[in-house]
Amino acid sequence: MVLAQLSRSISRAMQQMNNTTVVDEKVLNDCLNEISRALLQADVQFSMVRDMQTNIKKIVNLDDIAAGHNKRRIIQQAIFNELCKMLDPGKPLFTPMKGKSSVIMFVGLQGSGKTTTCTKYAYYHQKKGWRPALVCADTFRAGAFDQLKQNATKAKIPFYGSYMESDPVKIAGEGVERFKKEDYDLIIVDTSGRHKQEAALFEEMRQVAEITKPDLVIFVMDSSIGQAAFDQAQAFKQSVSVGAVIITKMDGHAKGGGSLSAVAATKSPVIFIGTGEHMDEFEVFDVESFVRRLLGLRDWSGFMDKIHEVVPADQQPELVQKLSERTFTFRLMYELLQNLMKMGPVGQMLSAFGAEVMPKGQEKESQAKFKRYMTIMDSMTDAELDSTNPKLMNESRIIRIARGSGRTVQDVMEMIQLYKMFAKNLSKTMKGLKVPKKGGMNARSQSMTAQHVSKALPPQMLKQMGGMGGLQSLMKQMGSN
Ligand SMILES: Nc1nc2c(ncn2[C@@H]2O[C@H](COP(=O)(O)OP(=O)(O)OP(=O)(O)O)[C@@H](O)[C@H]2O)c(=O)[nH]1
Repeated sequence: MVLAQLSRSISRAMQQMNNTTVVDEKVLNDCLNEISRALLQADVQFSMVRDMQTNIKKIVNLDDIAAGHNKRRIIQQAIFNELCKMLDPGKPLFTPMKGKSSVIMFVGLQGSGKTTTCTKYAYYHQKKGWRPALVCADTFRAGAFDQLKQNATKAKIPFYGSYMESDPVKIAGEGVERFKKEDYDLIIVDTSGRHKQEAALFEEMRQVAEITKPDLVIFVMDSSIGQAAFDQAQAFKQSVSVGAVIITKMDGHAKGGGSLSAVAATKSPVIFIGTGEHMDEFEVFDVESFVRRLLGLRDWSGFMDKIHEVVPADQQPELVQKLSERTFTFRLMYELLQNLMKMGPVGQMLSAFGAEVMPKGQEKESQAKFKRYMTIMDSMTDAELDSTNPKLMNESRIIRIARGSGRTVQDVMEMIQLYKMFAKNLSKTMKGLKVPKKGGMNARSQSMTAQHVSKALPPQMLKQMGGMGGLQSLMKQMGSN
């Protein structure tokens, strides 16, 4: 996808700056010009790019940076902050609460992926223990109700709509009222797609908002819309109070920069991205992690989330224990790779590595690489597999393992590098997790630890462990070991 190109261009610009011996005004300007060019090519609005340049130059005053300070780091941080600012309008987002009915209304252009995204949003929350329900107020497109009905049925999510009634305002009002009575906590209203010139449809959208009184209006935008994104998003913002954005089709060939413009136009944050047609091809959008990837800085948070998703239920308590001990061994990495291999194509999961490391479309190569690493680990001794000290892997061990596995020393080094990155990221993820090795925990620290662990676990894993109660009793057992 072209977003990967944007990332490549930006990280190349940063790399060029890093390769210079002296960072002066010219080097800074070259770097900023290169980044600006990349952003413009990715459809980010000119005024936003210009503002970003101006702000960075204001912040990074090379003459004022005292000797001894790392100018490159200061520039990188300024670029990072500005890109984050572009994507994060800083406005607090409405957050629905479990157990209390919230109405979420979806609006967007025709074909932007609204109906699909409504179900994805409902399904995502259902997996996290919410009670979502769907209302189809799209009477404009024939087949919209059928589509929503089909998706909702597949995901076992209650829905409301009508083949007979042609007034979307009436359907929306009735649907919301019914699901409120039935205590659903996320009532999701799908509306007809429209174009900014369609005044009648905009009026209809306003009326649907009036009757359903949404707590949050989500603007759904196709990432391929490009420069037009700003105007379209603004037109919606002027008619209903858009509070969040979801960008769809990030898996395609979209330039993606339009998403930055939509954020600017609606002054609302991107909360999710759609990465495919299937129900679970939907990711929480994290600004810092997105920008980190754009800058070519490796991001691991998404990868860890995916790992949590693929560990089989029977191994989960053990994994929690291992994680809570904050030990990450080669053996544990072997188990994780084994689980990932069972999943089949790992491309989606690997996107969290960033396009540079595991490019899309090269899933086969990535899988082959994992297999190679596992063959290498097959030649390691038990002591090596159970060690948490990468320094143990000295030259002679590396040569022995390479020979034993029929792989090159370079392959073994790569595998060790992957291990180190895993271990580092895990220790970050698990920071603050205080499980005493010996003796018990008091009730308060048990519950706090369980809360911390539950955040790191995917919902279905938590469910299989018996929810928070099950997790707490597991933590109790661990504490008393
Ligand atoms: N590749 C990909 N396709 C998507 C994504 N989200 C939606 N689609 C596809 O986009 C097409 C349009 O999606 P819909 O959900 O029908 O769009 P809509 O906005 O409800 O359309 P209207 O009702 O006409 O406004 C469908 O073929 C979806 O499968 C995504 O994240 N990635």
